Amino acid sequence: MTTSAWFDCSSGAAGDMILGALLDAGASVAAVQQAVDAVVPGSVTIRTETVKRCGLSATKVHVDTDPSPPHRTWHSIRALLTEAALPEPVRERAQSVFSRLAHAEAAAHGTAVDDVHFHEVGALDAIGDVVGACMAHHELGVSTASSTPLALGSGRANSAHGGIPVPTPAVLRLLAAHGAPARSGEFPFEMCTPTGAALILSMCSSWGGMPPLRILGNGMGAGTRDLPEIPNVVRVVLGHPAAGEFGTAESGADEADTPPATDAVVVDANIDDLDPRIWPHVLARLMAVGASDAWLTPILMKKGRPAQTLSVLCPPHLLPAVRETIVTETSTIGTREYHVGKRELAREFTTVMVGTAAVQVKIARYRQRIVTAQPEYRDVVAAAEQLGIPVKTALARSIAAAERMSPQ
Ligand SMILES: O=C([S-])c1cc(C(=O)S)c[n+]([C@@H]2O[C@H](COP(=O)(O)O)[C@@H](O)[C@H]2O)c1
Ligand code: NI
Repeated sequence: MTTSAWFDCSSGAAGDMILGALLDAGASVAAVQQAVDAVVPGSVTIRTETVKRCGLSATKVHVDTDPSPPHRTWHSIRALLTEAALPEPVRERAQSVFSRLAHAEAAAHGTAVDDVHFHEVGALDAIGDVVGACMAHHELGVSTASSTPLALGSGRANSAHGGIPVPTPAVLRLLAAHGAPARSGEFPFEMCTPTGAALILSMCSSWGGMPPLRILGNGMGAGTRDLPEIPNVVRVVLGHPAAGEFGTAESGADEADTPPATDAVVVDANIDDLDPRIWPHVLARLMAVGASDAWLTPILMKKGRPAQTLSVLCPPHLLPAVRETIVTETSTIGTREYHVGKRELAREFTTVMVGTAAVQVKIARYRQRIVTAQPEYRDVVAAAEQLGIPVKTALARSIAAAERMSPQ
């Protein structure tokens, strides 16, 4: 059954607070440490401490790092994540968080995305927070999430460049890319960091108060300060969606079983003069900059010319990078762009064994029924190699094992 999370970010959000909330809700430090070690072996230690915030018990995360880590660009962090032995959904979410941060920082400072240096806004500390939170979210089996509007704070924050205004430019860029709701909040300091905003945006597809849930658990992740007025925590509540049971406005079966549509953009271009051998490279580049999908449709253009329509689906914050890739890598001199609502079934991941090889399977449900179970192709190929069997046999065995594990 689908597990949903609701984040209470009314006291703001930071990477360590989100990780603390997910650990407090039941994710294991050992799994988080293993995921972080897969990306930067031996460089980061995750510790937790039980503290009080406004008299309430909460989990404070400490990310102990190598004292003089190398400065890392988005380009180098993307490579580390690509190579790391991580569950696929953890890799994808961590890449999406760093991609959002890189685009926001690049836009705020007018620099190239690939060259954004993760120093304060990254390095080992952020790898610990981001990879750790993505792993904890995965381990808890969360498939849909929502959040209160983010409280941002006001005043000034210190950065490597001196005092910067709060809400900080990177946080505003991150929120603007999604049209996400936010408010200033009660306090004259930075309540929401770029990493906190990027993590919440990557996990949450809707905003507001707690939705109808059959409650399974909750967690409180402590911020550094203990404020006398309100608990300085991110709270997470876990539960099974229960809209249908409570007969609320959201109780239509479709609404209860599919997360709300998220804003996405489709970019199209009709192209009749690109050497066809270049197309696979163009599609690969578009996926590498973070497009959700990129495809070609054969068409007959004006003057009877055979051509291709290139179509790219991407989140709004990636539009500048997608546009740049299309105009530099293809021969088009223009694009058509339109906003669409992107709706996806909630996904769960499970691991099945094919002989001695582990294969991860993506499962989607509609109205509680499994409607698709797809083994990760990369794991299937690795299993075939490991067991010395054809890929088609490994694929058939993976699907059969998934169906045995998750009967309808
Ligand atoms: O150092 C830079 S460039 C920097 C830029 C910005 C912008 O908003 S632009 C913000 N910050 C501050 O760095 C710390 C760390 O943030 P994390 O997300 O890594 O926790 C935070 O105070 C930011 O406001 C730095
Ligand atoms: Ni910055």
